[in-house]
Amino acid sequence: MFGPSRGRPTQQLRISEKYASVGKIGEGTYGLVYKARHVQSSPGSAVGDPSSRAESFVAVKRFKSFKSGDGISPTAIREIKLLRELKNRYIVDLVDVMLDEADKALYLVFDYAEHDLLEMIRWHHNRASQPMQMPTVKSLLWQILHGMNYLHKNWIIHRDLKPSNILVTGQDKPPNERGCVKIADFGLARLFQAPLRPLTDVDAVVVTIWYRAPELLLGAKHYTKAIDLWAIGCIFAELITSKPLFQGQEKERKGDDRNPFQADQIDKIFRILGKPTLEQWPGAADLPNWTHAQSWQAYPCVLHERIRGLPKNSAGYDLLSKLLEYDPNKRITAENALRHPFFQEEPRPQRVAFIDPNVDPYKSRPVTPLDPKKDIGWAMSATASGSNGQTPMTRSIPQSAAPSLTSAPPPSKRAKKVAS
Ligand SMILES: Nc1ncnc2c1ncn2[C@@H]1O[C@H](COP(=O)(O)OP(=O)(O)OP(=O)(O)O)[C@@H](O)[C@H]1O
Repeated sequence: MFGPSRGRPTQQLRISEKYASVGKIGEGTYGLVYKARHVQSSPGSAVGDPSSRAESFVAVKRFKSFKSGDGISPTAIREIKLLRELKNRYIVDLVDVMLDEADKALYLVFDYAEHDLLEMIRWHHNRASQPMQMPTVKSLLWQILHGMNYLHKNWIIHRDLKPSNILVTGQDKPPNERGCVKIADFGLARLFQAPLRPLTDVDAVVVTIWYRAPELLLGAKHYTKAIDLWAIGCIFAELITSKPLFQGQEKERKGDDRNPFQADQIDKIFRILGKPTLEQWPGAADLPNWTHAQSWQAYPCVLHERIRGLPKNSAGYDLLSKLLEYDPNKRITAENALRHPFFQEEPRPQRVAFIDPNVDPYKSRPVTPLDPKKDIGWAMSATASGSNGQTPMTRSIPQSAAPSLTSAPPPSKRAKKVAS
């Protein structure tokens, strides 16, 4: 199922001995993200083939501190190890996993990608006369579908696909690896629901609902692969028009109601795709929020008016309609989408999405200097200008540690156990 394990006994290196922070690149639901470079490579480190990465950048995600009593569950650690086994050209490579006992944080280290679709779409949005060209749109979509097909074949549902989670490599890579999609953040939503609670609970960070499938909005309890295909449909449309297709206003979560009915989002979808009928989507009647939706007006489908770059009788429009199919049982799968005639006709999709790999118009990812109030732990102790190696208890989680994690130690010992 997974690619061959690159695991080998790990020489226990401190994170500051391996990576030096260049600065901060973002903040997501689960924590802060830093750009860093490898500071050393030594035989036996957990990175795999360190020599080949000597000059490459990485993105280090620092996850919210875990409470000393809770630790990180053995299940979460096992799942992270599985994520490390996933290898595909179109998904971001998780190169290292480290626990820092000093600042009680978990660090996931990923291959660095210079761009993401959010920034690329914004670039075109600000230049109305320069929409993204169709060969680039098609190549990006084809690569996203390839990455998603690989994840789905490995029984991983992304659950949170959106433009900022679709990374694209830039000029720091060799020409045949530029403009290459790297799907990020897969597997994390499920992994960190417990015991690490997302920061949304604490900091009220808004989680976008624009890419959420209608069955989830109407109250379906189970995630299926089809929800990722819906999100891909929304992203396909956004690549063409440079603006989100369904921009609903999110209703705030209050108290125990963590999943309120997002009426405005459903309304935005119905107004563009038309209100679904039970002939079209028989299962809708069983969804808890369908009763609310019934009172809505029967809008007609106006999708073709919104996506003027795709004529109604084109293969591209047909594929978009199949991705935005209401009934999740009828929605096209990633595998079938890759076989769609849209990808057989000229221009053919490419493994490198930039039309000329030497021309990358998009800005480099902004890197902000560290802030001593927010950037605690490894990032402050190890900067690219000079690592002082002051994080004494950081350890890689070796691939080979899996068997020792299958029986859960007492809660107070868990953090130590997984790190040793
Ligand atoms: N491997 C990477 N290389 C370069 N930048 C990255 C990498 N991974 C994440 N980023 C960037 O870091 C920023 C924060 O990412 P993160 O995934 O934590 O949050 P998000 O996707 O913006 O939101 P959320 O976590 O709420 O879904 C984003 O701009 C993202 O594009």
